[in-house]
Amino acid sequence: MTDTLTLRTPDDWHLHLRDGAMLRAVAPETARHFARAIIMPNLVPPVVTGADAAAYRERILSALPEGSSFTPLMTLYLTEDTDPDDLARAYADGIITAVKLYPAGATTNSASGVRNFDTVRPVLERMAEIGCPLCVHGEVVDSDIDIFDREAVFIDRVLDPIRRATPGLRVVMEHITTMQGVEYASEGGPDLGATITTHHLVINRNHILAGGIKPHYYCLPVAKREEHRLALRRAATSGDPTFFLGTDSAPHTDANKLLPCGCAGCFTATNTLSILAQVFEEDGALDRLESFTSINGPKFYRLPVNDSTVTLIRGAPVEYPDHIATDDGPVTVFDPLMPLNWRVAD
Ligand SMILES: NC(=O)N[C@@H](CC(=O)O)C(=O)O
Ligand SMILES: [Zn+2]
Ligand SMILES: [Zn+2]
Repeated sequence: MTDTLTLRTPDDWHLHLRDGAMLRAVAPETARHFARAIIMPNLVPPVVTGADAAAYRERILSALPEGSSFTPLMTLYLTEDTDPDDLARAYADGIITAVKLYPAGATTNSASGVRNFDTVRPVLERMAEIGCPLCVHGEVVDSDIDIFDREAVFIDRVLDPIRRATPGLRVVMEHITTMQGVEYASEGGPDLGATITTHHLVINRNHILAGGIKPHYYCLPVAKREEHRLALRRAATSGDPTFFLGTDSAPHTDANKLLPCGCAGCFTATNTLSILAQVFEEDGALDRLESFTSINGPKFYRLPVNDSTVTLIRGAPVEYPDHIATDDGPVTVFDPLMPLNWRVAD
């Protein structure tokens, strides 16, 4: 049995770092194991201009531990008022790496998202021209659509029409949670990618709802039936370059999770690599872990893979803290409900 595994240093293609005290607490958790991450722009207020992204980038860099070489890859939050020239300038200057589309009301801090997809058509056309990827939170929010069907309906009603209307637009389906998502992404050709989170490889909807409600397993898109989790596992472990890691590590304080109307999000930055190694080992796919964490993402984003490496070592189960402390209160670390035998070497 393999006891050590050396990978090119992973990148996280979907990450929430927040701001202020939360940013200072969570940035080191990702910077410890990852070289780069696509930073989500859903702050309050959101990151909507090139200047906002440049300023947020500086705040992230200041929150990193001394000597860290972690690179935040910034995104803009697409609104119905996004200025295509500002976007194109920020992309050309290397300030942003992608643009994020949130349907209004779909998830945490998405009130300024897009309501009418026709209004953003000129922006999407410009993005197709310059090659700037669009990261998509793929859920419809119509109240007549069941929350477990939001992703599949989004693909049919919104995503596929946008892609047909905007040839050449490079799209990442963020945090896919369904077999429909897997199928659509895998048939989409080289301009379509999909991120998969750590937690959606581990939990299904029973983990949230059976035996009492478990707010720490509640995130959006909400985890689906077991058959969907298994489809995600097959996709992630397949080596197919369409699929890459985006943890969607989304910290909220326990006070904000444990409410009658609690926030959506799982915080996985701390133990993601150990969990993924366990998952890939269970599926006999350790040799494809590096494709998922370190190769397929840069390939899609047309960035070089990292030269540095991390080593995972198999041994006695690793202990991770239950919580990390922030000046706003504790944040619960995702509990994968299984022993983790792979630790990341110092
Ligand atoms: N994933 C989540 O459940 N929450 C994210 C938002 C998102 O990625 O949709 C957050 O910002 O908290
Ligand atoms: Zn999202
Ligand atoms: Zn997210």
